[in-house]
Amino acid sequence: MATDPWKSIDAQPVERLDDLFRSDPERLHHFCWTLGGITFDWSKTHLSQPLLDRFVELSIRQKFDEAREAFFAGGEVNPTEGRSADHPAERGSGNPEAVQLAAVRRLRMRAVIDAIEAGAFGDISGVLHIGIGGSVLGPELLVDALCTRTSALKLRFLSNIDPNAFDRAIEDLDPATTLIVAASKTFTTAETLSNLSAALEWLSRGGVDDPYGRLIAVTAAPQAALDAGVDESRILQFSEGVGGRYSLWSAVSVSPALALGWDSFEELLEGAAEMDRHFRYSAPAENVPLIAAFADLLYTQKLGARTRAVIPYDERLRLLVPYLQQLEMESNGKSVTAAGEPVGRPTAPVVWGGVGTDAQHAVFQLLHQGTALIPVEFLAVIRDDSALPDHHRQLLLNAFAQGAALMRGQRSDDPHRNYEGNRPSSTILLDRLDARSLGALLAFYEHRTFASAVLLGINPFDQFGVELGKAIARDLAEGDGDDDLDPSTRALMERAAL
Ligand SMILES: O=P(O)(O)OC[C@H]1O[C@](O)(CO)[C@@H](O)[C@@H]1O
Repeated sequence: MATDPWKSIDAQPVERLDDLFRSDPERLHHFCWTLGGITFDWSKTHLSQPLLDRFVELSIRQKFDEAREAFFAGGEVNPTEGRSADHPAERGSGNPEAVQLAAVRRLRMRAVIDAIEAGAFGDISGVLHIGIGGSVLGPELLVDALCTRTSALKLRFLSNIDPNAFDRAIEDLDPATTLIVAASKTFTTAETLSNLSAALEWLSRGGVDDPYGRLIAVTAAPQAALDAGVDESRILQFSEGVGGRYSLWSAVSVSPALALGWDSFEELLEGAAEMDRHFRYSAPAENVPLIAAFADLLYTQKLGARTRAVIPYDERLRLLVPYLQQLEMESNGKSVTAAGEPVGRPTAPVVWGGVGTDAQHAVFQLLHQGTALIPVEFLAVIRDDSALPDHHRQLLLNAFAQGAALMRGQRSDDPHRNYEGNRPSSTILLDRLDARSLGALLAFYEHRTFASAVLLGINPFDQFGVELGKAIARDLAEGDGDDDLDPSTRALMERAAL
């Protein structure tokens, strides 16, 4: 019988980072890659050539090649929901039928954008994009990362049911000239529907005679949008096979496409398609998303890491962390395999982070001297067109210094001043931040998440864990379910007079 590949990974010694560099003068060449203007430096992780070989064996055992091919070919890679995962088709990769359908729908999205720009929705000075989870995190990231301060259109995002969120989102919008975009894959999400109806009332109160005429709905469930009163001509549809957290490539990004311009949106898709080709056709030992997944599993499975820190040294990428939290934790935060068996090992780590240099002055103490092993991912952008080039230089120097310090450490006889070093980090260095590079970067993260799921044998495309809390909230809102309520929750309800 073939040996269990996890056992051979467990049996493989892990060398110190400085020893890895010493024993392999070509380490940088072996563990650092540049793809489409992005450098992925994994040399400061504990991956070694023998470990890489063991992980490649694991990928063979887990039938990674077949799973990847099924994914791109439109196979049923989401068995618990009986679906394919069609997000690559949104950027022209994979299953030809899905690619064609996505292209037709993209034409319609473009036509609606052209109509808005031609004034068919009246004068528009702002867009209120309503959605939650995958229906807002990606679009908001795109706008925050790519929109220059001079963009003519005011874009505001509203997700939370908190009334304070509503007030803040409309604060500087004019109801008479605001377009509402309601994005919801299911068009049943309570927060989105409540916020939508509040927004339509706000338009009415602001003197708009036909608020529904100022609404675009984006959904995979057009009938639900029709039932909610949206006119068919104002519905942009995307495929059921596109999961919410993978949907920013679809019409869910109609608001960013409006703000950034169509050419930028297409560049975003092209950047992602380039990463798709790399992921689909590269051999395991050169496949960057797959190797990143190997390193992730090295830390979670063998070395006991429970979290991973993501620290962009670029304010424009500050929303990457919440975006990745949904992508990675909703996808791979599972306890059973795709076949429903206990997975028997840790799955997704907690992803957390913040921007550099701010985070250095707040949480990095623990990264340098705390007791937890936390792999850190640094992101930075080389090109900067700001008016403060020296600030940018300082920013990059700080990013690089932190990675160096984590790895090198510093011996001191004073235990309080001793840095053990040997702490891992990866660095993603973008030549420039634009729609194309951001598309490639986000596709890299998607594929890395998928690769981890395949290696662990889990289904990354369902999310049943989010349902129970929603159901209890619904029951409580309807006055049902009180009998099943635990004493603590009952007391909280009473205290809040609910
Ligand atoms: O787009 P919808 O259907 O409104 O769902 C929003 C989000 O809610 C979730 O279903 C989680 O509750 C996410 O998976 C999804 O991105």
